[in-house]
Amino acid sequence: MKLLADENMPYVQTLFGDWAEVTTCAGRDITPEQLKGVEVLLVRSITQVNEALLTKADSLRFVGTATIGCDHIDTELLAQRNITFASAPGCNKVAVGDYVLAALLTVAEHKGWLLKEKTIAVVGVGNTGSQVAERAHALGMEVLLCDPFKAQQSPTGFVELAQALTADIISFHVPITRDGAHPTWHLLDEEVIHQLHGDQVLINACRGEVWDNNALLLRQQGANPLTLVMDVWEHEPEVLAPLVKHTLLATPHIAGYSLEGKARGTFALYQALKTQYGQEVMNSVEQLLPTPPITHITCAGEYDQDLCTRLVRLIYDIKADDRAFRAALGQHGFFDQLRKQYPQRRELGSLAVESTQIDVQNTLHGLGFSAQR
Ligand SMILES: NC(=O)C1=CN([C@@H]2O[C@H](COP(=O)(O)OP(=O)(O)OC[C@H]3O[C@@H](n4cnc5c(N)ncnc54)[C@H](O)[C@@H]3O)[C@@H](O)[C@H]2O)C=CC1
Ligand SMILES: O=C(O)C(=O)[C@H](O)COP(=O)(O)O
Repeated sequence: MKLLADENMPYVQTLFGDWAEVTTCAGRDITPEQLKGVEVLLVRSITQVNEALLTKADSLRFVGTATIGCDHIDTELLAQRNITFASAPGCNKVAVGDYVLAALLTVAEHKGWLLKEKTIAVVGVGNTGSQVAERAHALGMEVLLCDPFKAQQSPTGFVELAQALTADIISFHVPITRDGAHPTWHLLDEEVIHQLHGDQVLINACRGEVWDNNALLLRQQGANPLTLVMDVWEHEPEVLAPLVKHTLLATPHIAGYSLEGKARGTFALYQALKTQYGQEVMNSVEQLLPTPPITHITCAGEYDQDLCTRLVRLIYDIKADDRAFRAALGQHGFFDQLRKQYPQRRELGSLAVESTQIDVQNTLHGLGFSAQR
Protein backbone atom coordinates (compact mmCIF):
# COMPACT_ATOMS: atom_id res chain seq x y z
CA MET A 1 0.00 0.00 0.00
CA LYS A 2 1.35 3.43 -0.92
CA LEU A 3 1.19 6.07 1.79
CA LEU A 4 2.21 9.69 1.30
CA ALA A 5 2.75 11.84 4.39
CA ASP A 6 3.79 15.37 5.29
CA GLU A 7 7.48 15.36 6.24
CA ASN A 8 6.77 17.31 9.46
CA MET A 9 4.75 14.47 10.97
CA PRO A 10 6.77 12.55 13.57
CA TYR A 11 6.59 8.76 14.00
CA VAL A 12 5.20 8.05 10.52
CA GLN A 13 7.87 5.43 9.74
CA THR A 14 7.52 3.88 13.20
CA LEU A 15 3.76 3.58 13.00
CA PHE A 16 3.18 2.83 9.33
CA GLY A 17 6.54 1.66 7.94
CA ASP A 18 5.95 -2.07 8.55
CA TRP A 19 2.80 -2.31 6.44
CA ALA A 20 2.90 0.58 3.96
CA GLU A 21 5.36 1.94 1.45
CA VAL A 22 5.88 5.35 3.06
CA THR A 23 6.97 8.46 1.16
CA THR A 24 7.21 11.87 2.83
CA CYS A 25 7.35 15.33 1.30
CA ALA A 26 6.86 19.03 2.09
CA GLY A 27 3.16 19.56 2.81
CA ARG A 28 2.87 22.74 0.75
CA ASP A 29 4.41 21.10 -2.32
CA ILE A 30 2.27 17.99 -2.76
CA THR A 31 1.18 17.75 -6.41
CA PRO A 32 -1.66 15.83 -8.11
CA GLU A 33 0.99 13.66 -9.88
CA GLN A 34 2.40 12.53 -6.54
CA LEU A 35 -1.01 11.16 -5.59
CA LYS A 36 -1.18 8.72 -8.51
CA GLY A 37 -1.43 5.23 -7.02
CA VAL A 38 -1.43 6.56 -3.44
CA GLU A 39 -4.00 4.89 -1.17
CA VAL A 40 -3.36 6.84 2.01
CA LEU A 41 -2.61 10.55 2.30
CA LEU A 42 -1.59 11.99 5.68
CA VAL A 43 -1.35 15.77 5.89
CA ARG A 44 -1.01 18.62 8.34
CA SER A 45 -2.73 22.01 8.14
CA ILE A 46 -0.75 23.41 5.21
CA THR A 47 -1.96 21.02 2.50
CA GLN A 48 -5.15 22.09 0.75
CA VAL A 49 -6.94 18.82 0.06
CA ASN A 50 -9.39 19.83 -2.66
CA GLU A 51 -10.60 19.00 -6.16
CA ALA A 52 -7.45 20.44 -7.75
CA LEU A 53 -5.12 18.25 -5.64
CA LEU A 54 -7.15 15.07 -6.10
CA THR A 55 -7.50 15.15 -9.92
CA LYS A 56 -5.20 12.12 -10.35
CA ALA A 57 -5.82 10.45 -6.97
CA ASP A 58 -7.69 7.42 -8.37
CA SER A 59 -6.48 4.98 -5.73
CA LEU A 60 -7.02 7.23 -2.70
CA ARG A 61 -8.99 5.48 0.07
CA PHE A 62 -8.03 7.40 3.19
CA VAL A 63 -7.12 11.00 4.00
CA GLY A 64 -6.02 11.98 7.49
CA THR A 65 -4.97 15.30 8.96
CA ALA A 66 -2.83 15.12 12.11
CA THR A 67 -4.29 18.44 13.27
CA ILE A 68 -7.28 19.82 15.12
CA GLY A 69 -8.28 22.32 12.41
CA CYS A 70 -9.85 20.85 9.27
CA ASP A 71 -10.43 24.04 7.28
CA HIS A 72 -7.87 22.89 4.66
CA ILE A 73 -9.85 19.76 3.79
CA ASP A 74 -12.81 19.55 1.42
CA THR A 75 -14.61 16.94 3.49
CA GLU A 76 -17.69 16.96 1.24
CA LEU A 77 -15.55 16.04 -1.74
CA LEU A 78 -13.97 13.18 0.21
CA ALA A 79 -17.40 11.90 1.22
CA GLN A 80 -18.63 12.09 -2.41
CA ARG A 81 -15.64 10.03 -3.48
CA ASN A 82 -16.04 7.49 -0.68
CA ILE A 83 -12.66 8.40 0.76
CA THR A 84 -12.51 7.90 4.52
CA PHE A 85 -11.47 11.01 6.41
CA ALA A 86 -9.94 11.25 9.89
CA SER A 87 -8.61 14.16 11.90
CA ALA A 88 -7.08 14.45 15.36
CA PRO A 89 -9.44 16.48 17.56
CA GLY A 90 -7.78 17.71 20.71
CA CYS A 91 -4.36 16.26 19.81
CA ASN A 92 -2.42 19.42 20.63
CA LYS A 93 -4.85 21.14 22.99
CA VAL A 94 -2.43 20.80 25.94
CA ALA A 95 0.35 22.42 23.91
CA VAL A 96 -1.93 25.35 23.11
CA GLY A 97 -2.74 25.63 26.83
CA ASP A 98 1.00 25.67 27.61
CA TYR A 99 1.62 28.28 24.92
CA VAL A 100 -1.06 30.64 26.22
CA LEU A 101 0.06 30.17 29.82
CA ALA A 102 3.63 31.03 28.80
CA ALA A 103 2.29 34.05 26.90
CA LEU A 104 0.21 35.25 29.88
CA LEU A 105 3.21 35.10 32.20
CA THR A 106 5.35 37.03 29.70
CA VAL A 107 2.64 39.65 29.20
CA ALA A 108 2.34 40.01 32.99
CA GLU A 109 6.10 40.47 33.33
CA HIS A 110 6.07 43.09 30.56
CA LYS A 111 3.15 45.05 31.98
CA GLY A 112 3.95 44.57 35.67
CA TRP A 113 0.61 42.80 36.13
CA LEU A 114 -0.44 40.36 38.80
CA LEU A 115 -2.56 37.98 36.77
CA LYS A 116 -4.80 37.09 39.71
CA GLU A 117 -6.08 40.68 39.57
CA LYS A 118 -6.95 40.45 35.88
CA THR A 119 -9.81 39.17 33.75
CA ILE A 120 -9.35 36.92 30.74
CA ALA A 121 -12.00 36.17 28.13
CA VAL A 122 -11.71 32.88 26.28
CA VAL A 123 -13.47 33.12 22.92
CA GLY A 124 -14.24 29.59 21.76
CA VAL A 125 -14.46 27.14 24.64
CA GLY A 126 -13.72 23.82 22.99
CA ASN A 127 -10.64 21.64 23.40
CA THR A 128 -7.99 24.37 23.34
CA GLY A 129 -10.05 27.15 24.92
CA SER A 130 -10.95 24.90 27.86
CA GLN A 131 -7.26 24.23 28.49
CA VAL A 132 -6.65 27.97 28.60
CA ALA A 133 -9.62 28.56 30.91
CA GLU A 134 -8.39 25.86 33.34
CA ARG A 135 -4.93 27.38 33.56
CA ALA A 136 -6.30 30.91 33.95
CA HIS A 137 -8.48 29.67 36.84
CA ALA A 138 -5.41 28.10 38.43
CA LEU A 139 -3.65 31.48 38.15
CA GLY A 140 -6.56 32.98 40.11
CA MET A 141 -7.82 35.06 37.19
CA GLU A 142 -11.43 35.93 36.57
CA VAL A 143 -12.40 33.93 33.49
CA LEU A 144 -15.15 34.92 31.04
CA LEU A 145 -16.27 32.22 28.63
CA CYS A 146 -17.65 33.20 25.23
CA ASP A 147 -19.02 30.49 22.97
CA PRO A 148 -22.47 31.01 21.44
CA PHE A 149 -22.74 27.36 20.39
CA LYS A 150 -21.94 26.04 23.86
CA ALA A 151 -24.21 28.72 25.35
CA GLN A 152 -27.14 27.31 23.36
CA GLN A 153 -26.67 23.94 25.08
CA SER A 154 -26.03 25.33 28.55
CA PRO A 155 -27.15 28.96 28.83
CA THR A 156 -25.45 29.73 32.15
CA GLY A 157 -21.77 30.48 32.50
CA PHE A 158 -21.24 32.16 29.14
CA VAL A 159 -21.00 35.80 28.12
CA GLU A 160 -21.73 37.56 24.84
CA LEU A 161 -18.84 38.63 22.63
CA ALA A 162 -19.45 42.29 23.56
CA GLN A 163 -18.74 41.50 27.22
CA ALA A 164 -15.78 39.27 26.40
CA LEU A 165 -14.25 42.19 24.55
CA THR A 166 -14.11 44.20 27.79
CA ALA A 167 -11.68 41.77 29.49
CA ASP A 168 -8.07 42.73 30.20
CA ILE A 169 -6.93 39.79 28.08
CA ILE A 170 -8.88 38.18 25.23
CA SER A 171 -7.69 34.82 23.92
CA PHE A 172 -9.16 33.39 20.71
CA HIS A 173 -9.76 29.64 20.23
CA VAL A 174 -12.31 29.30 17.44
CA PRO A 175 -12.23 27.37 14.18
CA ILE A 176 -12.21 29.52 11.05
CA THR A 177 -15.73 29.72 9.59
CA ARG A 178 -17.25 32.01 6.99
CA ASP A 179 -20.90 30.93 7.24
CA GLY A 180 -23.48 30.07 9.83
CA ALA A 181 -24.89 32.01 12.76
CA HIS A 182 -21.51 32.99 14.22
CA PRO A 183 -18.81 33.13 11.56
CA THR A 184 -15.30 33.70 12.85
CA TRP A 185 -13.59 35.12 9.74
CA HIS A 186 -12.55 38.64 10.83
CA LEU A 187 -14.39 38.23 14.13
CA LEU A 188 -11.96 40.95 15.16
CA ASP A 189 -12.70 43.42 12.38
CA GLU A 190 -11.89 47.10 12.01
CA GLU A 191 -14.91 48.20 14.05
CA VAL A 192 -14.16 45.89 16.98
CA ILE A 193 -10.45 46.68 16.89
CA HIS A 194 -11.17 50.38 17.26
CA GLN A 195 -13.48 49.82 20.25
CA LEU A 196 -10.71 48.20 22.31
CA HIS A 197 -8.73 50.31 24.75
CA GLY A 198 -4.97 50.59 24.81
CA ASP A 199 -4.38 48.54 27.96
CA GLN A 200 -5.95 45.38 26.53
CA VAL A 201 -4.11 42.25 25.47
CA LEU A 202 -5.13 40.05 22.54
CA ILE A 203 -3.91 36.51 21.96
CA ASN A 204 -4.47 34.56 18.75
CA ALA A 205 -3.46 30.90 18.76
CA CYS A 206 -6.22 29.63 16.47
CA ARG A 207 -6.33 30.86 12.86
CA GLY A 208 -4.85 34.07 11.41
CA GLU A 209 -7.98 35.02 9.50
CA VAL A 210 -9.96 35.46 12.74
CA TRP A 211 -8.28 38.89 13.04
CA ASP A 212 -8.19 41.52 10.30
CA ASN A 213 -4.41 41.99 10.29
CA ASN A 214 -4.44 45.18 8.18
CA ALA A 215 -6.96 46.84 10.49
CA LEU A 216 -4.87 45.75 13.44
CA LEU A 217 -1.74 47.29 11.94
CA LEU A 218 -3.56 50.62 11.52
CA ARG A 219 -4.60 50.48 15.15
CA GLN A 220 -1.06 49.63 16.29
CA GLN A 221 0.39 52.55 14.35
CA GLY A 222 -1.92 54.95 16.21
CA ALA A 223 -1.74 56.50 19.67
CA ASN A 224 -3.07 53.62 21.83
CA PRO A 225 -1.67 50.33 20.57
CA LEU A 226 -2.86 47.02 22.01
CA THR A 227 -0.58 44.35 23.42
CA LEU A 228 -0.56 41.50 20.91
CA VAL A 229 0.44 37.86 21.06
CA MET A 230 0.28 36.36 17.58
CA ASP A 231 0.97 32.73 16.79
CA VAL A 232 -1.12 32.77 13.63
CA TRP A 233 -1.28 35.22 10.75
CA GLU A 234 -3.51 36.04 7.84
CA HIS A 235 -2.20 34.50 4.59
CA GLU A 236 0.44 32.20 6.13
CA PRO A 237 3.21 31.50 5.34
CA GLU A 238 3.25 35.20 4.49
CA VAL A 239 3.22 37.59 7.42
CA LEU A 240 2.26 41.27 7.46
CA ALA A 241 5.84 42.18 8.40
CA PRO A 242 5.21 45.73 9.71
CA LEU A 243 2.79 44.26 12.25
CA VAL A 244 5.53 42.19 13.88
CA LYS A 245 7.24 45.14 15.53
CA HIS A 246 3.88 46.04 17.10
CA THR A 247 3.51 42.62 18.74
CA LEU A 248 4.85 41.63 22.14
CA LEU A 249 5.18 37.99 21.12
CA ALA A 250 5.26 36.73 17.54
CA THR A 251 5.59 33.04 16.65
CA PRO A 252 5.18 30.96 13.45
CA HIS A 253 2.01 28.92 14.14
CA ILE A 254 3.67 26.65 16.69
CA ALA A 255 1.29 26.96 19.65
CA GLY A 256 0.37 23.31 19.19
CA TYR A 257 3.91 22.11 18.48
CA SER A 258 4.74 20.05 21.54
CA LEU A 259 6.30 16.67 20.77
CA GLU A 260 3.36 15.07 22.57
CA GLY A 261 0.84 17.07 20.53
CA LYS A 262 2.41 16.16 17.22
CA ALA A 263 2.80 12.51 18.24
CA ARG A 264 -0.87 12.35 19.31
CA GLY A 265 -1.82 13.77 15.90
CA THR A 266 0.01 11.02 14.00
CA PHE A 267 -1.21 8.42 16.48
CA ALA A 268 -4.87 9.37 16.02
CA LEU A 269 -4.48 8.75 12.27
CA TYR A 270 -2.65 5.47 12.90
CA GLN A 271 -5.56 4.28 15.06
CA ALA A 272 -8.18 5.39 12.53
CA LEU A 273 -6.37 3.81 9.59
CA LYS A 274 -5.52 0.52 11.29
CA THR A 275 -9.10 0.23 12.47
CA GLN A 276 -10.35 0.82 8.92
CA TYR A 277 -8.12 -2.02 7.71
CA GLY A 278 -9.25 -4.26 10.60
CA GLN A 279 -5.79 -4.44 12.15
CA GLU A 280 -4.73 -4.49 15.80
CA VAL A 281 -3.60 -1.16 17.25
CA MET A 282 -1.21 -0.13 20.01
CA ASN A 283 -3.33 1.75 22.49
CA SER A 284 -0.91 4.30 23.90
CA VAL A 285 1.13 7.02 22.33
CA GLU A 286 3.32 7.26 25.46
CA GLN A 287 5.57 4.39 24.39
CA LEU A 288 6.70 6.43 21.38
CA LEU A 289 7.94 9.39 23.40
CA PRO A 290 11.51 9.79 24.67
CA THR A 291 12.19 10.53 28.34
CA PRO A 292 12.00 14.30 28.83
CA PRO A 293 15.22 16.17 29.70
CA ILE A 294 13.89 17.18 33.14
CA THR A 295 11.45 14.84 34.81
CA HIS A 296 11.15 15.93 38.41
CA ILE A 297 11.53 19.02 40.56
CA THR A 298 10.78 19.85 44.19
CA CYS A 299 9.68 23.37 45.14
CA ALA A 300 10.28 24.97 48.48
CA GLY A 301 8.36 27.98 49.79
CA GLU A 302 5.18 29.77 48.84
CA TYR A 303 3.54 29.96 45.43
CA ASP A 304 3.81 33.23 43.58
CA GLN A 305 3.64 34.31 39.94
CA ASP A 306 7.42 34.50 39.75
CA LEU A 307 7.79 30.84 40.77
CA CYS A 308 5.22 29.94 38.16
CA THR A 309 7.06 31.92 35.46
CA ARG A 310 10.37 30.25 36.26
CA LEU A 311 8.86 26.75 36.26
CA VAL A 312 7.03 27.27 32.97
CA ARG A 313 10.18 28.67 31.30
CA LEU A 314 12.13 25.63 32.40
CA ILE A 315 9.94 23.60 30.07
CA TYR A 316 8.79 26.11 27.47
CA ASP A 317 10.46 29.46 26.80
CA ILE A 318 8.06 31.32 24.52
CA LYS A 319 10.49 34.25 24.36
CA ALA A 320 13.02 32.03 22.57
CA ASP A 321 10.40 31.28 19.90
CA ASP A 322 9.70 35.00 19.58
CA ARG A 323 13.41 35.82 19.23
CA ALA A 324 13.87 33.18 16.53
CA PHE A 325 10.86 34.60 14.64
CA ARG A 326 12.17 38.18 14.70
CA ALA A 327 15.68 37.09 13.74
CA ALA A 328 14.42 35.17 10.71
CA LEU A 329 11.63 37.56 9.62
CA GLY A 330 12.10 38.62 6.01
CA GLN A 331 14.33 35.70 5.00
CA HIS A 332 12.89 33.72 2.11
CA GLY A 333 10.70 30.87 3.40
CA PHE A 334 11.46 31.73 7.04
CA PHE A 335 8.00 30.83 8.36
CA ASP A 336 8.01 27.23 7.15
CA GLN A 337 11.70 26.84 7.91
CA LEU A 338 11.18 27.73 11.59
CA ARG A 339 8.31 25.26 11.77
CA LYS A 340 10.32 22.52 10.09
CA GLN A 341 13.31 23.01 12.39
CA TYR A 342 11.24 23.58 15.51
CA PRO A 343 13.12 22.35 18.58
CA GLN A 344 11.73 19.43 20.52
CA ARG A 345 9.31 20.96 23.00
CA ARG A 346 7.76 18.97 25.83
CA GLU A 347 4.48 19.68 27.60
CA LEU A 348 4.38 20.98 31.18
CA GLY A 349 2.87 17.64 32.15
CA SER A 350 6.22 15.99 31.35
CA LEU A 351 7.58 17.57 34.54
CA ALA A 352 6.50 16.26 37.93
CA VAL A 353 6.55 19.10 40.43
CA GLU A 354 6.32 18.39 44.12
CA SER A 355 5.85 20.69 47.04
CA THR A 356 5.26 19.94 50.70
CA GLN A 357 2.55 22.63 50.63
CA ILE A 358 -0.71 21.27 49.32
CA ASP A 359 -1.96 24.61 47.94
CA VAL A 360 1.27 25.12 45.96
CA GLN A 361 1.02 21.56 44.66
CA ASN A 362 -2.64 22.05 43.66
CA THR A 363 -1.96 25.31 41.86
CA LEU A 364 0.93 23.83 39.90
CA HIS A 365 -1.18 20.85 38.88
CA GLY A 366 -3.94 23.21 37.80
CA LEU A 367 -1.36 24.86 35.56
CA GLY A 368 -0.58 21.56 33.84
CA PHE A 369 2.41 20.14 35.71
CA SER A 370 2.33 16.51 36.82
CA ALA A 371 2.28 15.26 40.40
CA GLN A 372 4.27 12.03 40.59
CA ARG A 373 6.44 10.20 38.15
N1 LIG B 1 -2.00 27.63 16.62
C1 LIG B 1 -2.03 26.33 16.65
O1 LIG B 1 -0.99 25.69 16.63
C2 LIG B 1 -3.34 25.61 16.74
C3 LIG B 1 -4.49 26.16 16.26
N2 LIG B 1 -5.68 25.48 16.36
C4 LIG B 1 -6.90 26.13 15.86
O2 LIG B 1 -7.75 26.37 16.98
C5 LIG B 1 -9.08 26.05 16.63
C6 LIG B 1 -9.84 25.63 17.85
O3 LIG B 1 -9.37 24.39 18.32
P1 LIG B 1 -10.21 23.54 19.37
O4 LIG B 1 -10.41 24.30 20.60
O5 LIG B 1 -9.52 22.24 19.51
O6 LIG B 1 -11.55 23.36 18.59
P2 LIG B 1 -12.95 22.89 19.18
O7 LIG B 1 -13.77 22.54 18.00
O8 LIG B 1 -12.75 21.90 20.26
O9 LIG B 1 -13.52 24.25 19.84
C7 LIG B 1 -13.85 25.39 19.12
C8 LIG B 1 -14.94 26.09 19.87
O10 LIG B 1 -15.19 27.35 19.24
C9 LIG B 1 -16.58 27.61 19.33
N3 LIG B 1 -16.97 28.62 18.37
C10 LIG B 1 -17.23 28.50 17.06
N4 LIG B 1 -17.55 29.72 16.53
C11 LIG B 1 -17.49 30.60 17.55
C12 LIG B 1 -17.71 32.02 17.64
N5 LIG B 1 -18.08 32.74 16.59
N6 LIG B 1 -17.52 32.61 18.84
C13 LIG B 1 -17.14 31.89 19.93
N7 LIG B 1 -16.96 30.55 19.90
C14 LIG B 1 -17.11 29.93 18.72
C15 LIG B 1 -17.22 26.25 19.10
O11 LIG B 1 -18.55 26.21 19.58
C16 LIG B 1 -16.28 25.34 19.87
O12 LIG B 1 -16.70 25.12 21.20
C17 LIG B 1 -8.94 24.93 15.58
O13 LIG B 1 -10.06 24.89 14.73
C18 LIG B 1 -7.70 25.30 14.86
O14 LIG B 1 -8.02 26.09 13.76
C19 LIG B 1 -5.75 24.26 16.98
C20 LIG B 1 -4.63 23.68 17.47
C21 LIG B 1 -3.33 24.27 17.36
O1 LIG C 1 -3.92 21.38 14.90
C1 LIG C 1 -4.11 22.45 14.27
O2 LIG C 1 -5.22 22.84 13.88
C2 LIG C 1 -2.97 23.32 13.96
O3 LIG C 1 -3.10 24.48 13.73
C3 LIG C 1 -1.62 22.66 13.96
O4 LIG C 1 -1.08 22.53 15.22
C4 LIG C 1 -0.67 23.41 13.08
O5 LIG C 1 0.36 22.58 12.68
P1 LIG C 1 0.66 22.29 11.14
O6 LIG C 1 -0.39 21.37 10.68
O7 LIG C 1 0.54 23.55 10.39
O8 LIG C 1 2.00 21.67 11.17
